[in-house]
Amino acid sequence: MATINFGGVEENVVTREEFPLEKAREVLKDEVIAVIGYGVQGPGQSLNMRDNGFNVIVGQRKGKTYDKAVQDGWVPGETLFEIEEALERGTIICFLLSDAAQIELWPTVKKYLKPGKSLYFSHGFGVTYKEKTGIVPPSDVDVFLVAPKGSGTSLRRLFVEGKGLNSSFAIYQDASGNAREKCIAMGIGVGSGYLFETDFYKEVTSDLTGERGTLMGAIQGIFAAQYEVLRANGHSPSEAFNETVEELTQSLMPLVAENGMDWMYANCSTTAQRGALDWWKPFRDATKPVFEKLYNSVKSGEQAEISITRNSQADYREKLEEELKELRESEMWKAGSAVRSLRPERS
Ligand SMILES: NC(=O)C1=CN([C@@H]2O[C@H](COP(=O)(O)OP(=O)(O)OC[C@H]3O[C@@H](n4cnc5c(N)ncnc54)[C@H](O)[C@@H]3O)[C@@H](O)[C@H]2O)C=CC1
Ligand SMILES: CC(=O)[C@](C)(O)C(=O)O
Ligand SMILES: [Mg+2]
Ligand SMILES: [Mg+2]
Repeated sequence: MATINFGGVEENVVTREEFPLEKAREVLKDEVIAVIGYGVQGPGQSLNMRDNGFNVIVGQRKGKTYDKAVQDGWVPGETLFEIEEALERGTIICFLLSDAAQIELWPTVKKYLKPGKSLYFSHGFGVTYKEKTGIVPPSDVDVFLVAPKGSGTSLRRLFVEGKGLNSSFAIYQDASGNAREKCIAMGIGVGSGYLFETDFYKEVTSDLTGERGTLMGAIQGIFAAQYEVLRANGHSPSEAFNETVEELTQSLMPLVAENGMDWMYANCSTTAQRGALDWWKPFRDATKPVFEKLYNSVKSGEQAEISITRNSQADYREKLEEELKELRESEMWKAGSAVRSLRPERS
């Protein structure tokens, strides 16, 4: 493993150089990898593994997603099965249902976890919150996770472009003595770039914080706040949207991604730099209490509880869709849709 210094702290990272694809194929050559669930991570991971030359099958209940799997080239009766049949055939069971749905399917999955098989997750959720989920794996199977740090959609897109997404990995239970090798091999197989080691608890608490915070929740909150202030002061929707979102995603964030915040700042005017350097700290100070509240709510299990309760209701998809529609139909995102349509490459 490579030891890399992250801002003064040394951490171990697995690289593709030390664990090349050929090695991953060798480690998993006798395994049948059964991807259970074909939502967002399922397609990304299974297609990448298939293209990487692994022995992969998909288990999905009949319906729209099953049809999507057929469209993606999975063949019923050969590489695509009903969930129980895939569980029976698989030796590495990739439990890629939504975290809430895993609770309902767990008793079925457990039945097929014969000694020597492996149980694979992409989130530390199920076993960390075992009091709430009931997910307690038998002691004679390997249990590990590879959590791509991004949407399954980007995992696939980047793979197709010849790039990779970083993932974290963790071993929860090593019954065979080979859990670590298998886990890393899976990480390489699903198309990860670098693999960062963590444990199930740290993965789930950081992930739940991140998606509720700067990755998804906080970013929408801060966009909405600025947009509302601009609108209240007489700016047009397009001006408010451009100055809140479009410039960030189209121009500035790609620069941050490439070379960091200071470099993005350095490529803006000195007027902008002066202002941004003066204002970032007040924003940090104003939001930090909210992040602390969020982290505590994750740590106490409250966020897991909410996620389980809400996403287990019969109409959870419709409810989520209703709220997404509300966002989509807010003035800000309607303005966004119009602004996007005016991008030179789209018009
Ligand atoms: N969405 C993403 O990009 C990411 C997800 N993860 C993790 O990956 C895992 C899978 O998440 P997603 O792909 O988002 O899941 P998802 O919400 O897209 O659901 C996956 C599949 O579960 C099936 N399903 C739902 N309820 C079911 C039930 N009761 N019985 C049988 N099948 C059912 C759906 O048909 C769907 O095909 C989760 O642990 C999640 O936290 C990790 C990183 C990113
Ligand atoms: C995409 C990802 O990593 C998230 C935001 O944590 C998730 O989809 O759960
Ligand atoms: Mg995540
Ligand atoms: Mg997540």
